[in-house]
Amino acid sequence: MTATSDRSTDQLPSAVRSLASSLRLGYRADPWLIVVAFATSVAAAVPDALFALGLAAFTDSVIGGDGTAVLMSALALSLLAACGWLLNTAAERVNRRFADRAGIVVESHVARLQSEVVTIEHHERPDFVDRLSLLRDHAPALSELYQQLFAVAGAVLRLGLTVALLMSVHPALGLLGVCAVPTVLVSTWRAGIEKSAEEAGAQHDRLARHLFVVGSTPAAGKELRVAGVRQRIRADRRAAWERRYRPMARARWATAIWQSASYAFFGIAFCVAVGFVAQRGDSPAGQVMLVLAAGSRLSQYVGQSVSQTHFFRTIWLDCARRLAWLEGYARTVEERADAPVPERLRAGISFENVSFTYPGTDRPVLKDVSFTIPAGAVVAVVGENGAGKSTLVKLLCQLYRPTSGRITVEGTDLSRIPAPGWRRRLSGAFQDFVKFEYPLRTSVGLGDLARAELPRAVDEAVTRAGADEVTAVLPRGIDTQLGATWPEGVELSQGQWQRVALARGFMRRSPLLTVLDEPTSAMDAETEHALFERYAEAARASSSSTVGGVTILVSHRFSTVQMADVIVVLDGARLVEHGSHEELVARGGQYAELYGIQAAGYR
Ligand SMILES: Nc1ncnc2c1ncn2[C@@H]1O[C@H](COP(=O)(O)OP(=O)(O)OP(=O)(O)O)[C@@H](O)[C@H]1O
Repeated sequence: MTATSDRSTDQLPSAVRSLASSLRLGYRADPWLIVVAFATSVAAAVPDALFALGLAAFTDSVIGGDGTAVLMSALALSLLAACGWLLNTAAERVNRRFADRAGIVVESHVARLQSEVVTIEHHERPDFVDRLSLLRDHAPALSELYQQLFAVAGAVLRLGLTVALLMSVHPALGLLGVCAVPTVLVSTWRAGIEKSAEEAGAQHDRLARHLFVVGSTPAAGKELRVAGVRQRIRADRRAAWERRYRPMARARWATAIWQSASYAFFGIAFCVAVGFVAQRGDSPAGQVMLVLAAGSRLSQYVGQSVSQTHFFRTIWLDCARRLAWLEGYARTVEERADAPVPERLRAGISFENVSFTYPGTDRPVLKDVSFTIPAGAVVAVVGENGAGKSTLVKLLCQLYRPTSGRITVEGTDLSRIPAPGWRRRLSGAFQDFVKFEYPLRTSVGLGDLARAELPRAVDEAVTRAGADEVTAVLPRGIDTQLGATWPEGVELSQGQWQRVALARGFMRRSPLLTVLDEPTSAMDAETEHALFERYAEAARASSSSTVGGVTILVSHRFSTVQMADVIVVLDGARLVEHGSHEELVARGGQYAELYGIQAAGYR
């Protein structure tokens, strides 16, 4: 993996590169349909633009009194109208069909990119989260990008044809097209300004949405009512919403003046053009009609091109650029790992002067941490809130890489071991676990997809996590649907959910590393102690004879911690001491002091 905070990944890619990449994706979704969608969208613009020519011919033939010519030009006009309607309808249908087809491909592509990035920086770093939130919001409709892009191409072609028709009357009339340029330029400039205002307010938008979820979901309902903060949350949400929309509204109003001025300029130029052709003595009436029809449509086409371009730029082009950024970002954090995942541990895992600072921040969370976890050992990590315990676990799971120093597994730098392969040999449970609302058996089986369908494997994991106490009281036992909002679904208590998560973490057989990052915080101390005692015994018994897997346990309860072979004490980002419970108590340092306080509390 390369360093994920590389500044080159922070810029959005160019519009052309991004559109090329989106078009490639659309082409892969359905090569035939994307071509037909493009062709019909562009072709639909032609009859529309040529209508002014038909009108000119019709006018000349009526004034000339030529009956056949009148009939022919009337026929041509109806043919153009019919073709225009037919092509527009076909374009709309084909585009819709293509959008259906491409929608699922594009949405899965976005989801896959986000989930396959081997690190989790893009889920945690505020600027990356802001960047991705727009993409995620529009992901279900992202396939509209193609329809909008083709609509822009059609509008531009219509505009070009109309300018060409005007120039066929007199080359100077081409200037009318030039007079339309400021409207396009101003619109593009406006789109950019609005986008910047939107981006600058993305954090407020996220806060407003977060507060909406907090204020409207059952989970938070209890606490909000008891604390009496419902109104405050509503007010904060409103304030966040205003902080987001006010700068955007200001930007819209400030730039609208320039947009109106550019349209007024074009209107004057149009009147001058009509007057110029009409006052020429030699102009046939048809030519005046052509300028009137094409010129008046020119302003409409300019308007359409401008609004299509504006709409396309503010939403869809922006999404395309974010998508291309995500693709590039996923590539930069791709594996450059060349070492195999060890079959078993003998030398163990070592931290060698590991320091870590979260990307986008400047305060080190771990400083110069060095210690060794012998093969087969159970290691407990203790320290106050924010000491860096979970961060240490994240580094071991390759969710982040050390900023300096290295972690070695059997002497090999962990960054050289491919993350997916390494993670297949990990198991464990976290304090912020997922509540998968499936039947309990499935929710546990997700811990090892290869063995999820083996009833014995799931039953064993359930027993090891003590979740059999949960299944015993459920109406359909292990097959009970979890989650109260589903038919026959049952809501579990927090502690029961934790046991399910723990069982999921125990699904893997012979892991090299098991991480237990406060997965039992919702259980009482005695239950946690009994559970880990049983777990540690089983882990030691199997690890010495098989793979030498190690266990990392994070807990604030010293009654649990003391059973570990090695205890690592973190304080202020530094490792202050490590050793067995007996060694640390005998040393009389920080661990001994904290242990003494908790033990006295229990007594
Ligand atoms: N994604 C992140 N971005 C920036 N800083 C973070 C991030 N996650 C954690 N931190 C910071 O890193 C420090 C260590 O966090 P960590 O979660 O590792 O602590 P911990 O010891 O596990 O705490 P606790 O006992 O409360 O779970 C904290 O100061 C926290 O604010």
